Amino acid sequence: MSDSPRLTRRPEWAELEDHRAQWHAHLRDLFDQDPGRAERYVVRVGDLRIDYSKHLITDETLALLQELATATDVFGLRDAMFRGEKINTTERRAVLHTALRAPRDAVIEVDGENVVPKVHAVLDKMTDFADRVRSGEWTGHTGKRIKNVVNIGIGGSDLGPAMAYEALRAYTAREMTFRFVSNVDGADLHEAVRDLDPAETLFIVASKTFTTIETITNATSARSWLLAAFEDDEKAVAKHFVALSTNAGKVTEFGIDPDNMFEFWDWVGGRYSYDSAIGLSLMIAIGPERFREMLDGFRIVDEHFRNAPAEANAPLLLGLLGVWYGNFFDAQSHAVLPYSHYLSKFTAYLQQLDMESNGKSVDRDGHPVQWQTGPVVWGTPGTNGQHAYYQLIHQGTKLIPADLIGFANPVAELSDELKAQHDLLMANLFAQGQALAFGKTEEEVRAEGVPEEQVPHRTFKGNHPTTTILATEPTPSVLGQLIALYEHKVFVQGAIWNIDSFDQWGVELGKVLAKRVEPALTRGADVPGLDPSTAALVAAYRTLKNAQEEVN
Ligand SMILES: O=P(O)(O)OC[C@H]1O[C@H](O)[C@H](O)[C@@H](O)[C@@H]1O
Repeated sequence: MSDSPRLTRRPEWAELEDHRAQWHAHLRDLFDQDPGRAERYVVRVGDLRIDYSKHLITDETLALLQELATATDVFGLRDAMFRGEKINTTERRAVLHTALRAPRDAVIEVDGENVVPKVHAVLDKMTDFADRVRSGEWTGHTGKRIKNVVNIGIGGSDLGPAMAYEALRAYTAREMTFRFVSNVDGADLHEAVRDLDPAETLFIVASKTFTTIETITNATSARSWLLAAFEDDEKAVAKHFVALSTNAGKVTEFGIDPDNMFEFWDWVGGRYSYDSAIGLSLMIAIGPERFREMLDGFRIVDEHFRNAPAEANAPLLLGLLGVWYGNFFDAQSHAVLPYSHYLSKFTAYLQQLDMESNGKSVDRDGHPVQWQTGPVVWGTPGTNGQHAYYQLIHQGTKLIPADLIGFANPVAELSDELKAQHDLLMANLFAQGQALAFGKTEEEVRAEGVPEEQVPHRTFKGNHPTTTILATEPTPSVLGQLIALYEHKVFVQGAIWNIDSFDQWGVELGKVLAKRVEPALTRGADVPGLDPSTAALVAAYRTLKNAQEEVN
């Protein structure tokens, strides 16, 4: 790849720049001239109906973007990924989260070994364990049934299961309690366990590396909490702790029986891992059958990404639209706004998926990029956002492309009265897409008799692009489809920007510095070479802390 032309020197890039320079169409004009785009700019995959008609695009824009995708060989890299090639070049690893949902009879090789049997062996082991916990056959140290599951993990070992647990709450074992502890702030674990009976509690320690300081610290404290209830009888650990990791050595060192370890592999990135063993808490919550339905959902989109032609390939289209705004309109951020309470953690999950993958400023060969890479991804459930930050999206000075995600049906268990609220929820989604795209002109505002001095304030310029993703219901399969859609969208963008979307060196420096600074906080140790600003902060912290200790 090193001799391929730099992205911004490609003729396809120049053509897009020209196209952008000539762009002045408003979405109002685009729909006036071509109402058919409402149906034409829709792609269906699995249960998802993805409407991208409210984008600042024409057929010509799409054709030019497709040419850029062809020139940068997005599909070539896609095929290399699915084949198990080591496309994570800086870590020299294959990128095979797609193997986690491959059917039993598939053959996917890494270094000459078919990994699919290993994937299914772990899935079977998870199934067996989840069934035993759910049925009460697996008991705690004193023979009590497990009623509480606490997942301890951070980043990819937390966000995925926590997000999916919320998303699929209607499918979860309601008689059990599930909690997710990630923050090294002791308050997180404290609040998670304070009302739990240790004899009924299972800790799942989730860490790909099993070296992440937050997770190991919390797991150690959880172990003490447990042992305090059992007079330090170490035998209790085997019944109350399991591990999800790629690092058997560290798991054993921690004191967890390797039989209680559920494995995954270095070709699964942390932020791509919740459909691996990292999903054990989720599997216990929703049951193995539902978990496999979720994997089927992922697979539907994997197959689509692999086989659909470019012009109808949903992850490709969404990826290209992001490139269009980020690189040609200087959009800095991308909002993901689900109209579903169940998707309350969806955007937080996508933040890691997207920003840890594509927040890079050197290309695959280590050269500084001369183009914008991944956007700031943000958002919360839409209706709540409407009463908070939508003001800025509607009338602020920034271009913020947004995804609006909604479902045709509420989940079955809602009462009839609560189900009836669903139309109101969805009316808000459609209204926002409409208002963002078409706005309200000065003439329209004046026609309402608004005093002249208020007209500018009450005008909406519109022309804000949105994608509307509709599905039937937030089922396990639909969740899998949505996540795979975003995974592959992120992939497409990384391929075009020629960056390694699968490493995360940017998180390392802070970890190293925290380790160096900690002794200064705990015992006033000297940190050689500390910069003056941080040294002053450390001194201030110690003064405040000591003053408080004296009061106590
Ligand atoms: O699963 P672990 O090895 O504990 O890692 C947890 C997280 O921490 C790291 O710092 C990485 O930035 C994340 O990609 C990862 O998901």
